[in-house]
Amino acid sequence: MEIAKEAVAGGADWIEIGTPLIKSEGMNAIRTMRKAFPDRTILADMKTVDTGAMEVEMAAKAGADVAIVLGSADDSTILDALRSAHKYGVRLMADLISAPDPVKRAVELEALGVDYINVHVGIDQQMIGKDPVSILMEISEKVGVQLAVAGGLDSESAAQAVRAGARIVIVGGNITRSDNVTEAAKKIRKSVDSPESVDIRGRGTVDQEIREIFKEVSTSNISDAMHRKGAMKGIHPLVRGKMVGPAVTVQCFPGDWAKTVEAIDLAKPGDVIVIYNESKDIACWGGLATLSSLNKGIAGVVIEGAVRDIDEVENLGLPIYTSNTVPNAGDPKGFGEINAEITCGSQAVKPGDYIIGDESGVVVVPKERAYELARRAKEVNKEEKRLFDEIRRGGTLSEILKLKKWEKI
Ligand SMILES: O=C([C@H](O)CO)[C@H](O)[C@H](O)COP(=O)(O)O
Repeated sequence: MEIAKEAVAGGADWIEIGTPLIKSEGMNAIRTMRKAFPDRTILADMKTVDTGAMEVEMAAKAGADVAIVLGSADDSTILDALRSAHKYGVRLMADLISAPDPVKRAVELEALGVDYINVHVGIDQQMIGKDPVSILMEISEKVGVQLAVAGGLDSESAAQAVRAGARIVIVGGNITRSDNVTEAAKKIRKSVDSPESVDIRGRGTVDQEIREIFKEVSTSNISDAMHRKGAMKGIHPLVRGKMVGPAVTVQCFPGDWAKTVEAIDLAKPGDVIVIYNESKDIACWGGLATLSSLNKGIAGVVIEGAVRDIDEVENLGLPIYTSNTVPNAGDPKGFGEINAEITCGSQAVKPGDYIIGDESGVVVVPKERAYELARRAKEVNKEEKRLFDEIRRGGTLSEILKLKKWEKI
């Protein structure tokens, strides 16, 4: 309710009751919003896939102005939902989320007579890099029905969507998870009203985007996004500093520091060297290796094993995370492997996996899911910012999360 009030203050015309809220609170979510916002259009995201008439009737009777049916539902469901919408005086929006051929389906849905078509890329799909604007561009050339758009929109993509023909811009997380909802809504409103004045920045490479996001979020956010996996055990910050980069892995043996130092020459600027050395009592890393790493632009080092020359490495400032410190080192004997799959801090690490370190410790993100997990960590981060804001206003965490209600029974 509070978020809705603040979004309306920022210029939102419609209020969408999202599917998760409907699943949590049922039609009462619609009733409550209707009562609180008599002059706003209430959109019920029912995502109806069957019994179209019954679900539209439920939403209409609870006070919705527009009900959403899945575009991929059978034509019989869409048609009966439409009959019900006409009977109860509400409008029907068909949502193209997960439609196998959204352009073809949009043409069919228009012919069936829906009031709006929503070009929608779902939250999980956004996490793997899909966006709705390119599909919208194609669809707006083929249909005349009013188009809505949804799926991770921010002020830039909202402007692009309006330029591409969207008449209704549905924004979720970038308003509801903002720490200043009214300002976030105002920014979107401005882009929607004057889309031509918005500068559209090009996206960088996927690797740049991943690094940028991992620099912004914390290892705790990442671990949450990984459903509590990924955290190294027994590895702590020695020289503090945020560290992000793909792994160069080193397997070496007690009393032998040859491979750890050779790895510095193989690593590229921005890489993180991740070392497993069985011995916690003989150092495989020290001041000279640290200075060499700085010369090569390496982002940081993780060592399950021991580091020495602590005064020097602290002064040099390269982020180092380790399990132990000792004064003694071994010799360069040359056993071990560089860029083989290793285990470090009880986590499997492959060359190229993303390694992120901060004050809380180190997490390993498998390279094949790096983009998705970066995006999911960003969502966790947004959610936490929102919770911080709510706690600052005077609530407690358990009150805000309704912890008791959601405990497992
Ligand atoms: O419909 C939505 C989603 O499927 C969950 O119900 C969202 O409301 C819609 O995607 C807009 O939210 P964002 O993608 O966070 O902008």
